[in-house]
Amino acid sequence: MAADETGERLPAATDGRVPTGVAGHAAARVFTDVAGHAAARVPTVVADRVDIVYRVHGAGSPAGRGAATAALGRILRRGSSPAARTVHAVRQVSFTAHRGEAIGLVGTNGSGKSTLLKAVAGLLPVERGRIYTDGRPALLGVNAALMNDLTGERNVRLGCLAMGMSPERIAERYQEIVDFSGINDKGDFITLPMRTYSSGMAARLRFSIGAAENHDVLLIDEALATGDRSFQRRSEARIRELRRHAGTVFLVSHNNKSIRDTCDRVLWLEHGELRADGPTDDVMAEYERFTGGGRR
Ligand SMILES: Nc1ncnc2c1ncn2[C@@H]1O[C@H](COP(=O)(O)OP(=O)(O)OP(=O)(O)O)[C@@H](O)[C@H]1O
Repeated sequence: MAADETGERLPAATDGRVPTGVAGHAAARVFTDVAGHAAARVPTVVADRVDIVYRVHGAGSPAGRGAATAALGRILRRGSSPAARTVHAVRQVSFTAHRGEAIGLVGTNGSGKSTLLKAVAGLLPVERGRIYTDGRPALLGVNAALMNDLTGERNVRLGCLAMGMSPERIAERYQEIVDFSGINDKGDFITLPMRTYSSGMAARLRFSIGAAENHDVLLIDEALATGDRSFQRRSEARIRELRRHAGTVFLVSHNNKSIRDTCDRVLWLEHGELRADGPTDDVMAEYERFTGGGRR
């Protein structure tokens, strides 16, 4: 049983049941046909009463000061001014994800979706509660770290190495990744530094690198919102394929249609709290009533 800073692996000899009492702590509305079958399936991610709190240092500097002045002020005050503002981004969130599920995360701006995804990926510590994962989670975000001064090609190779692919496997898959990204559709851009890419091109490359291999738990943050319609179609097809290979997919998106087309279950977060957890149609209908918008 391996553990890291933020999460733990599920015990290897899992019998398909979630830890006792996890579901019972969910404050959210849990729709019965998801919860009712939970015991029969293999859990891949269990969040147990998770709280995530950001600490913002240097907040509250007098208005009108420039960034450099504010930074200097922070250095001079270091040690004498411990004040840090806190942002309680995720509150008492519990859920269990299973192998083969594609789960959408919806919620209005600032509701805690990206924060929760980063914590599941092991990139953010939890304040309270626990996140257990079975398998290695991979976060495909528009903010995933690629190096702006390196070419697209170097980033593909480094990104694949970082995901644990061997140099031979990378050589095999390289062209496929570049073709999937569509980066070279309008010229030889893959040999140019990433800083010359539009934000859509960069996001497409990030998605293509992350989606190159099957993952046990794949976390996608808004990747489908970027790129043109044909790239979105390719990514949706790839997500369906990744799902077939027994992984669990989490998708954060404001595009309700992408959520409906890709996910069979939706978690709805609001003010950091889980408002609902259930089949896509049921939760999306409630969410759309809440946001006042119809289907998109
Ligand atoms: N690095 C950070 N430091 C401090 N607060 C943060 C940080 N990142 C996010 N927050 C705060 O945490 C809360 C949740 O933000 P988060 O980005 O998770 O929301 P979201 O649901 O993904 O939003 P959006 O739909 O706008 O992308 C917000 O109040 C946000 O201001």
